[in-house]
Amino acid sequence: MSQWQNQFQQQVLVIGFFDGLHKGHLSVINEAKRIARINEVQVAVMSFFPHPKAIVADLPNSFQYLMPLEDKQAVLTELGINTLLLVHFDRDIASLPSADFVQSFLIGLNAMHIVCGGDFHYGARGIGNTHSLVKQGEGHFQVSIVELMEYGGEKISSTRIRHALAKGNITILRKLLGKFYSVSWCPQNGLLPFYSLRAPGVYEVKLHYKNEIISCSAQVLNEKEAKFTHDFNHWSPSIKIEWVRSIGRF
Ligand SMILES: Cc1cc2nc3c(=O)[nH]c(=O)nc-3n(C[C@H](O)[C@H](O)[C@H](O)COP(=O)(O)O)c2cc1C
Ligand SMILES: Nc1ncnc2c1ncn2[C@@H]1O[C@H](COP(=O)(O)OP(=O)(O)OP(=O)(O)O)[C@@H](O)[C@H]1O
Repeated sequence: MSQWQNQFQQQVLVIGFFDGLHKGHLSVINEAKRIARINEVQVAVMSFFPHPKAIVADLPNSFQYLMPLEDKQAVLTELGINTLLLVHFDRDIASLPSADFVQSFLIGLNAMHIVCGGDFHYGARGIGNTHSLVKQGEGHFQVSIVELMEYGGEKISSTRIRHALAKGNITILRKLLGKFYSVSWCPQNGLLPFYSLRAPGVYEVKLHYKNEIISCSAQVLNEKEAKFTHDFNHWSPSIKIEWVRSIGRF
């Protein structure tokens, strides 16, 4: 921390796990970019790993992630984010009082403006909220709170996307993510770590490999086995699969 604390120019900071980088996350990031442009400073994203809920619930190995860190990093880069500050989330961090987190992680890292959604929480027992953030940052940084983006009268969230995936509800995923959900799949071993798989069933998919995009169907049996109507076994070590729509269950 002390190394980083001396290193940063003033910056706009967004904080959160950002699993899947759904439409709600993008509205927070876009607002941060807008503020950064006006102030001629850079945007940094502060994220955590593993997921705070996995540590607090003591389920480090069974948490269902939507994307691995490498994908998150790649999407953030595409979005023009200059810095990803990745905090290793463990029990010590989980028990850090909210005011201490603000002091060392936000003020200490020279944040001039924090952008978050209305439901943002931080600090021990997740007690810190947008009101305390404004108070604890007084004289140091400003806070902008972005209106929560909804779809169908319900907040868009990573949790909702995980639930939709578990039910095989494909159509709604595109509305929440703004794009098809995609995973990396290895012909020999199945789903790569830190992705989630759709419920067993038959799906229309798009396979991406090098510059080719092949539409076919996939019969998903479990995380290790799926039968595709296109033979891509010679494509290794892994390919990207976009899930387009559900064709049926079995
Ligand atoms: C310093 C710190 C301590 C935290 N401690 C807890 C905790 O004890 N219990 C909990 O459920 N979440 C805890 N969290 C997680 C937050 O409640 C929240 O999930 C996380 O900051 C990500 O924000 P987001 O859910 O809005 O993305 C902590 C977060 C931070 C930054
Ligand atoms: N629908 C939304 N509209 C606007 N901001 C959002 C939305 N969802 C999350 N955010 C904001 O994005 C940041 C990161 O949130 P976070 O990673 O907790 O997303 P989440 O989808 O709520 O996750 P989870 O469902 O796992 O709790 C926070 O500032 C949060 O308030």
